Amino acid sequence: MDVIETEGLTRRYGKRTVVDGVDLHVPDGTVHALLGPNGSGKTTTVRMLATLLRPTAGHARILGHDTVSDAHLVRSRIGLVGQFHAVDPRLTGAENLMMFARLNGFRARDARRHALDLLERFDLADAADQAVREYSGGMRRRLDVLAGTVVRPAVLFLDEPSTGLDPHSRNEIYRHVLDYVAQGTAVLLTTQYLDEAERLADTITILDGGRTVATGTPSEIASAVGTGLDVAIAPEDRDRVVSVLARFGAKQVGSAAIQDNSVKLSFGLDHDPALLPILRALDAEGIDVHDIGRRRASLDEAFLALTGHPTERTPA
Ligand SMILES: Nc1ncnc2c1ncn2[C@@H]1O[C@H](COP(=O)(O)OP(=O)(O)OP(=O)(O)O)[C@@H](O)[C@H]1O
Repeated sequence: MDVIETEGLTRRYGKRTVVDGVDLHVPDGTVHALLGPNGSGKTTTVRMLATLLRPTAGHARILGHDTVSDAHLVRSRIGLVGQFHAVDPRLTGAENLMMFARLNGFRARDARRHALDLLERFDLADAADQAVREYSGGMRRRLDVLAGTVVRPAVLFLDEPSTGLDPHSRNEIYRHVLDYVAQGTAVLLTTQYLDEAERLADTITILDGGRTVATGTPSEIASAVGTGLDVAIAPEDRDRVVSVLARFGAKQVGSAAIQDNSVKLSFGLDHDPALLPILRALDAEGIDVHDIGRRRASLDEAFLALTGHPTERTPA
């Protein structure tokens, strides 16, 4: 069963359409990533799915319930971790989580035990009785994720869960998310980081300017887009090779030094290139090609071809 379903989901602000006819189908117990550059409509989509914003057109259903007419039913089954902190900086970590536990129906004593358990699991036990304003950014974000998931929700929305985080905090969040998924939670997360989408998500929707430009598993998206081309040349020929390949619609997506004073330039194309005309054009420029080969496009190359923007990588 699809636990998240949208048809033509659309949001306009005045004359501007910021989410434009998005169709999503996320099956039970899977992770779906909305991947896109800043301003592509990811947060607006999540806010509509989480009942915080009404669609201008189209529909969204969560666990079969309409997000507008059955908003209260949807709210009782979802967890939401937004981009901004939901926790109170004046309270301690334990007090914050106890408050969220009480709001979710825990009795006072059980709430404290549950809060301490969660803090322990997230490597925050030592900071349980410290005011949150003294937490580092990574600790606060981890606490935020715990606050949004005090009770395991059937469907969890995570809006850029790891933007700006150190690798330790990021890994703790991934572990927690995957733990809930193993117990049956479906997750929709937004991210600007392709490696995060690849690592966590079963399926991905790439948004650009509010529109879906691709959807599927990472390998389906990559193979739908076309081909990559690697060309090994002498380093001093680099600029000329890039300009010759541009005539064939190839965009440079990477470069790596290889042995024998060669550099390997990687290109992405939205079609399968014929090698012979490319070799002839390079030869006509007097460029000595050490090696040339086609390979399947990577998800990075697909993203670049589809959106015109390079992808972000999670900071190491
Ligand atoms: N309340 C609003 N009024 C007018 N425009 C808005 C409003 N909220 C969002 N927008 C615009 O809608 C577009 C999409 O915004 P949204 O926050 O959904 O993008 P995003 O992909 O989540 O980006 P980010 O990664 O920066 O959060 C942006 O251009 C934004 O300026």
